[in-house]
Amino acid sequence: MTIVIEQPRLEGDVVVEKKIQNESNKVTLDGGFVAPEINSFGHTFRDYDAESERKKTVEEFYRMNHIHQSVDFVKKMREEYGKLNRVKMSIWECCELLNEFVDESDPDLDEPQIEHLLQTAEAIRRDYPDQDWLHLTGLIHDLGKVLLHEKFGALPQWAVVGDTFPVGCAFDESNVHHKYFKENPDYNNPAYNTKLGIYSEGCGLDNVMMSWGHDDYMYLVAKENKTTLPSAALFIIRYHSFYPMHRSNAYTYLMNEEDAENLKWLKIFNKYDLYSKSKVRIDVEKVKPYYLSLIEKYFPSKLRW
Ligand SMILES: O[C@H]1[C@H](O)[C@@H](O)[C@H](O)[C@@H](O)[C@H]1O
Ligand SMILES: [Fe+2]
Ligand SMILES: [Fe+2]
Repeated sequence: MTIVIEQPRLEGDVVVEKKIQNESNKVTLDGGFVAPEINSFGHTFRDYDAESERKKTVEEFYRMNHIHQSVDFVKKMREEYGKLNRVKMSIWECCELLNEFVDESDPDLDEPQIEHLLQTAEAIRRDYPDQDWLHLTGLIHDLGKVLLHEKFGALPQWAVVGDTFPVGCAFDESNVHHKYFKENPDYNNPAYNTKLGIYSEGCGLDNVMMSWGHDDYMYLVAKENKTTLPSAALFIIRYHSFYPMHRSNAYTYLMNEEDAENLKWLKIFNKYDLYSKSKVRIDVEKVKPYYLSLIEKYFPSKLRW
């Protein structure tokens, strides 16, 4: 089988599109990363309809998520968690806290989250050895899942993980399990259920309220603790779960030019985030010193969470 995928190639600061063809059964990514065609459960990635052991849990997750993520809910969570007054800890300490959590929204992975962080970061590191900021972005992109921890009020999974989407405007059909939005209080609200809703054309994602979860929270933590990571890293952290936008090209009318620029990096990142999910474990102790050095370079030693 021949698989053709579009993959931006990095040349200095310029990103240009490049097509990769492969005669084997594998999808080869630009930097040499070989993306498996099937996940650990024998299905294609992000197949929400496949009869797998994960299917029921994942569907129930999205039912709850779509019912509860509303404008009012997001406003409340932004205000509450924006205070960053719960915990003081380092980035690495947070990675360790994620050891106990399995993401119920994910059809492709049932390993503890720390595995996923390291798998993502190490896959990027192999293909983009010089972009250390992107390695660190891989390591920290899902740290917002710490909201599941009791120190953070043990939020339910529907308020932490899963794909994200804008609230305050119509829910696009490309959202996974779209049908469950019918029970969302905003679904029949005329202020929120038109294409633009409370937004204006090209207003920029920065002005859009996304459903609340680990993306927006970690973005806040990184920004407020004055990370020196580039803006592309913050964009990746904030929108990596916005699959309707970066996979299905939905909601583009909300984006501005800067978003379009940053999106190129997010698309590169997404390949590693998604296709590195596997049962192959990384030796934490072996890679820890490298990541500690990156954390020191881009973050203060203790952060407010
Ligand atoms: O199930 C996954 C998981 O929760 C990821 O962390 C998130 O980024 C994805 O968008 C989501 O679909
Ligand atoms: Fe995520
Ligand atoms: Fe992830």
